[in-house]
Amino acid sequence: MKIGVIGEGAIGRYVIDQLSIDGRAPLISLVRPARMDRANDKVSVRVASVGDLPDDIDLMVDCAGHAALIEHGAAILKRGIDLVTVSLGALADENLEQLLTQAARTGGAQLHLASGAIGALDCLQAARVGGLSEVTYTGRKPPAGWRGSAAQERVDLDALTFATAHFRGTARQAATQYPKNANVAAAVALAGLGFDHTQAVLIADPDATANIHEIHASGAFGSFGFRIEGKALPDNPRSSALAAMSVISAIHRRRAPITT
Ligand SMILES: NC(=O)C1=CN([C@@H]2O[C@H](COP(=O)(O)OP(=O)(O)OC[C@H]3O[C@@H](n4cnc5c(N)ncnc54)[C@H](OP(=O)(O)O)[C@@H]3O)[C@@H](O)[C@H]2O)C=CC1
Ligand SMILES: O=C([O-])CC(=O)C(=O)O
Repeated sequence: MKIGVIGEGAIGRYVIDQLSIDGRAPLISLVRPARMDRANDKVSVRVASVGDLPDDIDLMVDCAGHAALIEHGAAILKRGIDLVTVSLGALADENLEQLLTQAARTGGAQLHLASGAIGALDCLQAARVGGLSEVTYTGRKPPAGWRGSAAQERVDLDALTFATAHFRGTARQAATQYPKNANVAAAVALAGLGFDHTQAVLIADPDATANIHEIHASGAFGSFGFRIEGKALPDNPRSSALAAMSVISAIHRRRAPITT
């Protein structure tokens, strides 16, 4: 299987390392032009545009964030290459969602949304069939996990002494305003009640020692609560290790004769 990876940050490096342990080389890395000379002996080919990807590539995985999905997603799908992405929050832009849908149809390819740093999405998807009445997502991280986000303009992250909500609103607003931190809100929205009817709360908590994600949902099925305390990746306190693991899991499931 010939796989291309976009992003050599915290998630991308985990994915590249894991794929190379699995022996799934050759690995192609799609980078910005300025990064063409970056060193990584686990990458066999580095390209700067979708047009330069080889014809026999089987799958692309986006581990680079919203900008990369916006820049490369449609071109990859139009070329007929399936794409796994962690940048779910980018789909809060309805124009992008339509563009990617059209590109996937044109190319006969599929955009696969990795489950990322959260779980229980299967439960929400099933519950949606019978009708959901309420879905709330709460994301709680230590202050360091919110650096570089809109939280910085809303609270003094360095001076917090107790858990403080810096955002309350819809999943669409969260995903748009926090592109590096609220992809999980988008995942919950896409699995359940949609971007405008899913409520999101984002909290900076000086006592938190993990990235904590919670879902509370109710509907015709009954109700459920889900909570995960995810360890951050060593290179980026914003991103949970499970998000990187979910990309590998998505790749494994594509090849499995029996799959969930
Ligand atoms: N679904 C989920 O649960 C989660 C999703 N995410 C998403 O994943 C993204 C990546 O996370 P993480 O690895 O921790 O972030 P990092 O900041 O560590 O790495 C981002 C990488 O993406 C590259 N990149 C950014 N834009 C482009 C582009 N247009 N073309 C090619 N490469 C690009 C960067 O390259 P360069 O060095 O050139 O800047 C860098 O290598 C986050 O921004 C977030 O949106 C994160 C966590 C959980
Ligand atoms: O990795 C996490 O814990 C969640 C995250 O950043 C996101 O939802 O974008």
